[in-house]
Amino acid sequence: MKVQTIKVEEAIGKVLSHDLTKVVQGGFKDTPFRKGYIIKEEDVPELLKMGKENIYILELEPGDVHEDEAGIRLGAAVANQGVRCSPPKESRVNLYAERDGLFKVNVRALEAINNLPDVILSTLPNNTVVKSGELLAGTKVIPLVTEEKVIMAAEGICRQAGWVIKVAPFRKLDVGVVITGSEVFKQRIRDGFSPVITEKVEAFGSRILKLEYAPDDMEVISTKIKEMANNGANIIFVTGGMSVDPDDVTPNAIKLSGAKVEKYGAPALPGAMFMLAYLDNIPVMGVPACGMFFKITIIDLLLPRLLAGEKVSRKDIVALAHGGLCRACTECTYPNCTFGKGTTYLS
Ligand SMILES: Nc1nc2c(c(=O)[nH]1)N[C@H]1C(S)=C(S)[C@@H](COP(=O)(O)OP(=O)(O)OC[C@H]3O[C@@H](n4cnc5c(N)ncnc54)[C@H](O)[C@@H]3O)O[C@H]1N2
Ligand code: MOO
Repeated sequence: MKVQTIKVEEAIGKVLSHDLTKVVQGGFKDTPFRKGYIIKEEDVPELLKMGKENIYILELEPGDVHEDEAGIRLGAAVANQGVRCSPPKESRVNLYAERDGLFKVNVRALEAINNLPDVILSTLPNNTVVKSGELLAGTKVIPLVTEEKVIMAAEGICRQAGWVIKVAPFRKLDVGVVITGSEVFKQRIRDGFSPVITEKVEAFGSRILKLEYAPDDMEVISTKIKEMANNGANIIFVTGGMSVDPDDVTPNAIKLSGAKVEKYGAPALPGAMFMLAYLDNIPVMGVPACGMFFKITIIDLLLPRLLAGEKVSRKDIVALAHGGLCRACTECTYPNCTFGKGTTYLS
């Protein structure tokens, strides 16, 4: 990269190497002509009016990339399905959601990109539920001119990773619910769980296919789980009976249904006594009573991922630990808080 002095009329399409200021009464005034600005035809009269007959411009050499072009290339490389890029502003390209869905970041690729010289990519946390039009990420280069090999390295990381950021759409699924607890089954107390599950499921455009009640009886609960699966449920919730009392039979009922347990016990509070199992490919979630007593729980961390089509694994549940502690604020600001915002599985 070289700096040259040229006549304003010859500067169209060239890159300013210094900020240009305007002399006004009382001092200098900022102008839009900042270092890095690419001069357009319509700028020439204004520059001449400012008394700038000659200006300093940057001469890009082979292998140099101007910051705006670098921003555009980075944005294009990291944006995958459901993501669109803004034009660059001082090299920064913003990435926006093109649809409602679950924001996914490939954290290893994100780190590899940020480990390159001159490049930054900053994102929302992985697994954030986003609306169409929401800002997801910003990327830019730090210097005014970057070596092309750095941009190519970033593009290489993206190609190799397959995707870096994307918005996975929510599928419209049929959800089966088995509410357990003899006290609820016998209608001694009013069911407080089904409104909570229904509201959380419907918020994503899915629906409750069937909702059934069961006493604290392992055989009955497991039969109902199997029936839900046979009736076409894509996801099954089983609520209550998840802890240590003799009548807490839900974990064993889930096992008895033939479902394979991915994990019992989750490092999320609220949500410790949660179980995730799969009956064939149907996720079966054993949800402890905290899922009803607290506004935001492990359900809010895992349901969006299941609805986005993820096969949530034991490792995904282990990874909830970091950031899995709800701060129980007097006024809940979820999702704008730390709950569920930890890292992904590293080891
Ligand atoms: N000794 C221990 N006690 C508890 C532990 C523990 O580790 N050791 N864990 C606690 C945690 S954490 C949670 S969370 C709860 C989990 O409770 P369960 O899922 O076993 O819930 P239940 O015992 O079935 O019910 C608790 C409570 O909530 C009422 N309930 C249940 N379902 C409904 C419903 N659909 N509608 C209305 N009310 C419902 C139920 O009647 C009980 O009063 O365990 C802690 N305890
Ligand atoms: O399963 Mo409980 O969540 O720790 O409240």
